[in-house]
Amino acid sequence: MKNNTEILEQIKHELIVSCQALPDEPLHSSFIMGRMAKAAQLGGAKGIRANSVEDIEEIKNVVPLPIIGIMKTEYAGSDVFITPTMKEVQALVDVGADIIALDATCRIRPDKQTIKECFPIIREKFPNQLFMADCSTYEDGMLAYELGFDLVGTTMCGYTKETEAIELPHFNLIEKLANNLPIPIIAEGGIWTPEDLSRAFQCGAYAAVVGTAITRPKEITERFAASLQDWKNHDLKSL
Ligand SMILES: CC(=O)N[C@H](C=O)[C@@H](O)[C@H](O)[C@H](O)COP(=O)(O)O
Repeated sequence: MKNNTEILEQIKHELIVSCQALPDEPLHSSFIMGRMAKAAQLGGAKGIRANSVEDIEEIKNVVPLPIIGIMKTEYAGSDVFITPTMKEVQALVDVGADIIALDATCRIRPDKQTIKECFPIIREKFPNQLFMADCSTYEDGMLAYELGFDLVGTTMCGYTKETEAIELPHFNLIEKLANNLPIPIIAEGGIWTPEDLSRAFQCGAYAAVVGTAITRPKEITERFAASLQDWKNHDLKSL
């Protein structure tokens, strides 16, 4: 068993690849997520972010890298879906996620609590577990630090009503968090290119998570198809 300092050291200044496919996505399969994680490891990733107990169990069998575990669960009446309640936290502790990430926006959770109310209870129950706050704003990050989270990520920026118009990656947010918080800042969300990744680290990121650009072939294909469509609409017409 690695201790928390070793886990944080392993991901320092490194690439973490998110291997996720929800039931409505074409690659939904724990087996496939395990193979994705293997490919990511062989390609140089030093950590994996994964969703669900089944996927994490499979990935742990295939790669020895630290895992940021989440459980995406939708509950009626709340927009919070990344590890929203104690039930999901407990399941991720039980499966042995090295770091557990949870939505740390100020939105009301399914159990009607806010992050300010629920995190102290979670922290008290699991004092030695690493927790990452999936934040949408600088204020979310500040609060997460004050509440005792171990890492702050920019995961939810662009995915709340307040931030939906923001262009990703939000480098200014990464930089502001890195300049002002004494805990690791994880750049996550909308990192599409190796250049984006370098810039995230220049902004002070401790580590960065890349998902869609590496592990969602449907979205990757769509980018190529859109570029082809542009060519058809503009250049081809003028030939
Ligand atoms: C908002 C939300 O649900 N984000 C999820 C969080 O785990 C994943 O769907 C993203 O793929 C992940 O954050 C990585 O980001 P990107 O795929 O943009 O590289």
